[in-house]
Amino acid sequence: MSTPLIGIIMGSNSDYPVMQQAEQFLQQFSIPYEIRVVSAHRTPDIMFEYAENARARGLKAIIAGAGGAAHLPGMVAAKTTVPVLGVPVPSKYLRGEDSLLSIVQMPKGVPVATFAIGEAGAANAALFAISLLANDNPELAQKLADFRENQKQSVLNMDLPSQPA
Ligand SMILES: Nc1c(C(=O)O)ncn1[C@@H]1O[C@H](COP(=O)(O)O)[C@@H](O)[C@H]1O
Repeated sequence: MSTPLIGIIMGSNSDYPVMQQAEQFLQQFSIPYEIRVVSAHRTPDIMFEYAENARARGLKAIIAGAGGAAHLPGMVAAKTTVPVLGVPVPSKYLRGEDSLLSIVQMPKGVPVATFAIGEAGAANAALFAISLLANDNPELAQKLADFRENQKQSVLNMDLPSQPA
């Protein structure tokens, strides 16, 4: 296994159905990654250790998903200068609006790049991480360009149930 370049972390395994979207894109682009549950609330010491060692271990970005009082992305960002990409996971009672606001409203000086609530956010966080890696990897940049082109073609091929005569 090659050294992971991207870390995916989440507050609970209940977040996995959402965070799996990020994992799938990293797999599709053959990016070495790691994925695990780490919680600011439930495993604070492990979270600190993870964040403190992230740069030395070679991680180039950390995708952190959490729901509800989603402190994980911000607290990880507080302990590392590796870019942190936050994914608000939909919550049971507030549909993820709590997660979004917890992640996006960081105080000045400790940024978390915040994505949309849910699966699209997780997918886009992975694509964004890949675009960071592509800055100094022309082959990866080409793969991203091919992905966009394929996406464009599938939009052009979209049929609607009724077409005007
Ligand atoms: N927001 C956080 C953190 C954290 O920010 O450290 N740790 C767990 N959680 C969230 O709690 C929700 C419910 O978790 P459970 O399903 O395990 O009860 C999950 O969405 C998780 O991300």
